[in-house]
Amino acid sequence: QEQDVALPEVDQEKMLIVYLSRTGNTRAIAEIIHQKVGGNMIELKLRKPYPENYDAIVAQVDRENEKGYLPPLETDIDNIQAYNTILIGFPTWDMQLPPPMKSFLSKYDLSGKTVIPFNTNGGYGLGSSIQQINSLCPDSNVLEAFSLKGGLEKEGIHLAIKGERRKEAKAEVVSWLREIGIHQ
Ligand SMILES: Cc1cc2nc3c(=O)[nH]c(=O)nc-3n(C[C@H](O)[C@H](O)[C@H](O)COP(=O)(O)O)c2cc1C
Repeated sequence: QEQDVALPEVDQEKMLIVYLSRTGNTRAIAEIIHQKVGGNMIELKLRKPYPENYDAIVAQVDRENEKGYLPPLETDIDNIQAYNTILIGFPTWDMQLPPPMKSFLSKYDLSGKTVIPFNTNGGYGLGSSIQQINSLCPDSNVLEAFSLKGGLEKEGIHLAIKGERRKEAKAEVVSWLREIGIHQ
């Protein structure tokens, strides 16, 4: 597998990519980033997975957001202190941060660390997710987010970042990584 070098001052050992993905678009971006910068990569999983059915998940996420409910994570990271840079990937859900990512940012103390958001969405952008990240990580250095149109499950479009679109995405990811200073 292709593995590019990150900048020498970027310590791969201390880099963690954490992502949530239902239909694979955010995973595709996570894989591209991983290929470019290395480090460890982990997918967020819930103790009780969301329903397969689209309308059912939309209703559940709405309820969880309304109540501020943080769904318990199956994913456990026992050595979060070992990392100084955490890349967090998530789809836009309900025009905000998905509940599992809120769970992650609430469960782990990322103060003093660099937090780098990346996102895919159905075409409506990041919504209030970045404001939410900033308030959940008040003492982190939150860098400029990467955001790209992915699928639109509502219209039956699941994995859209594949083939030619994945190649285009790769170029966009690389130029963003350069801008934020973690890739040559
Ligand atoms: C429960 C749910 C809610 C969503 N809400 C939004 C939304 O508010 N705005 C938007 O642009 N896309 C929304 N989407 C579409 C996803 O953000 C988009 O398909 C994304 O690329 C999915 O990423 P994934 O393939 O990594 O799961 C929603 C999808 C789901 C499943």
